[in-house]
Amino acid sequence: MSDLSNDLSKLSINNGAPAGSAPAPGASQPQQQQRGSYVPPHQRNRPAGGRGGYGNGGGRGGSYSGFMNRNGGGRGGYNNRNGGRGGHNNRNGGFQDARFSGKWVDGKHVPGPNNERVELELYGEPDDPKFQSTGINFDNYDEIPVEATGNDVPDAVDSFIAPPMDPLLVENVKLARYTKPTPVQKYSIPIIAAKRDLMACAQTGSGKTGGFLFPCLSESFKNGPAEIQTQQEQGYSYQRKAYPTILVMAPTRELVSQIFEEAKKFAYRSWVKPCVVYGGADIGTQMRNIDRGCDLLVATPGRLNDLIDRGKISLEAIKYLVLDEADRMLDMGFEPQIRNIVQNSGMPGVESRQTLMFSATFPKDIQMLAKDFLKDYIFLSVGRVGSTSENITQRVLYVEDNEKNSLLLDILSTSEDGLTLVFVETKRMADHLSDFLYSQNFPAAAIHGDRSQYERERALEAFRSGKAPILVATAVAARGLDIPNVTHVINYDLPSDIDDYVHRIGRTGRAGNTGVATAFFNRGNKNVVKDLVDILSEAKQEVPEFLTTVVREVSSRGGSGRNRGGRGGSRDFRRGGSSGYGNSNNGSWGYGNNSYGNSYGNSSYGNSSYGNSSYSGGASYGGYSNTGNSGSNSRTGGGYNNNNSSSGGDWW
Ligand SMILES: Nc1ncnc2c1ncn2[C@@H]1O[C@H](COP(=O)(O)OP(=O)(O)OP(=O)(O)O)[C@@H](O)[C@H]1O
Repeated sequence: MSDLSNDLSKLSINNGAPAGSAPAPGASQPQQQQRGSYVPPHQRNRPAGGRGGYGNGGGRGGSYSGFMNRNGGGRGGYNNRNGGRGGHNNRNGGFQDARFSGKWVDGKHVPGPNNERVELELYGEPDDPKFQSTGINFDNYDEIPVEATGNDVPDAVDSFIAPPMDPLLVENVKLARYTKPTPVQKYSIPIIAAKRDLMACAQTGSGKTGGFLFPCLSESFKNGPAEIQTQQEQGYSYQRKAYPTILVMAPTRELVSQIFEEAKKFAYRSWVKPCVVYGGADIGTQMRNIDRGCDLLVATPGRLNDLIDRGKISLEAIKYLVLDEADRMLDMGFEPQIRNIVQNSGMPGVESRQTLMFSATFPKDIQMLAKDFLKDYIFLSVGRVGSTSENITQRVLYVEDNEKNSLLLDILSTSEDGLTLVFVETKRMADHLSDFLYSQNFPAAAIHGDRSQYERERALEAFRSGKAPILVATAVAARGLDIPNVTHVINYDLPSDIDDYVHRIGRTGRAGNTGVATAFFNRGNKNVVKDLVDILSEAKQEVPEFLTTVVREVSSRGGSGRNRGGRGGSRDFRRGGSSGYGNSNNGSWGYGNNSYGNSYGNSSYGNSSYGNSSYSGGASYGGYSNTGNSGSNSRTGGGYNNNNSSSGGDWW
């Protein structure tokens, strides 16, 4: 049993009547906790004087300040504004030191010199916990079911070797202490080398970033820049324009920053200079960074469009187009911008470039749309149908809105190690909840689309470093973020789209590690209940009885779950009805023994919570009620906060 499981199993308040449980018929509502004087359950009924909230013992609780800028606390102490890991010195995204870059000279790659200092910055010390690859047990991935469909699928590779990979990339991969490729990498390397397009659907935390960076960099190291780039550089005069060879687009600033940090590692000593651009940051600085070199461009779509319009970036030399979180990039919020970039900005057509799409979820309607951008592609499916990892122990608790805060405090008070990410649906709620936690001596930061870039980076950095071990986030943090040591994801508000749930819980249990995901469920979440039950069953998680009851009710009323072409998460839609998952090796990947589930289930939250419920919806809890739980997150409303906060109307 994990420490967290152990701790949670001790939860008990109100003499065994859980805060998260609904009252028995005829019983009165459980008494609300007195706000402002929270006492963790394990310290209730003890003489006064012993409480300390989160981090007690270390003295952090009482003196904590500074991450919630609305609460003041000053701006000192967090000067690392990189947004990425590892403390690189160039926060705005140029390549860190051109002296160690290689060159492409007369059709040959001439790598730059090694440099110990740069290597330490990029790859860290072997035991540095900030670098997640340390100590990962990737053997868990060996049994994972993988299926590649399409014409003439190349054989997978088993190791990082040259050939087929470029020797410099192999060296860099070694420096990063990656010993063997993850399943998605095993396939993507030969697929891209064979000049094929790829749509890859692989579980969260399974190494998709390397899945696109390795083959694109390896092929670029071997083949050099596009001809047009060399010509342009020779004819370079006053107004410098960048001609990147590789373009990676992703939906959020945090994610592009993270991809950029990874790109710096693997492009080390090569002719490929990575660069990052995103909205909300000074465009002048970004333009100067572009001038220093921009062969691999990582961008959010809005800022990229802007820089193309300003004549600063040309896409004419693009050989590799990568859409990370491709289903998000092609849904209603981003699709027009992506179409503009890909089809109206001078980028080589689909036949003359390679296009790679990656995500943990690919709904059927999005796959159909994606066809416009791909040619004769291979569909790669890594992981079980349903896309959540068995490394993540999922737990669903029945909690009325007015009890959520109390239960959250109980859960947090029993978590001592690791970072906890709490998802809510609205920006307002993110602020409210982090304020509330802060007032209860739980060091929490908040991140959402209405915060400035600086505030977002600070919040993330405080979370990463453990100074604020709780991060309250909207969906802006749901995708792609790779933060070591996130041991618990709490869906305080469940999203209305199950794919969002999959991405959210994927912030834990990454790269072969284990994690816990807890969801607060009540009748406001009926729209997602069927898909949720499917996800839990597919990942061999405990399905609480109250969920099956609600599914029955929803079905009897003719309600249904998603309507986006079915949860086609990891199936190639071109294969129509055939399931094609013959090689699924159930139970082989890790952690069938759901210790957290069992212990928690036996505790006060489990069995009693539903069935007795009055489903009354309840009153709001001191201003922290879930005002946006339903309807606020519609994907059809447009206006995603993709990068320019000027877009308005965004929901994350
Ligand atoms: N071959 C490898 N060996 C060791 N560690 C690896 C390897 N490939 C990736 N990793 C590490 O695994 C972690 C997860 O990788 P990554 O962020 O690429 O996952 P992902 O599949 O993109 O997840 P998500 O769906 O959440 O975006 C990262 O910390 C990365 O450094």
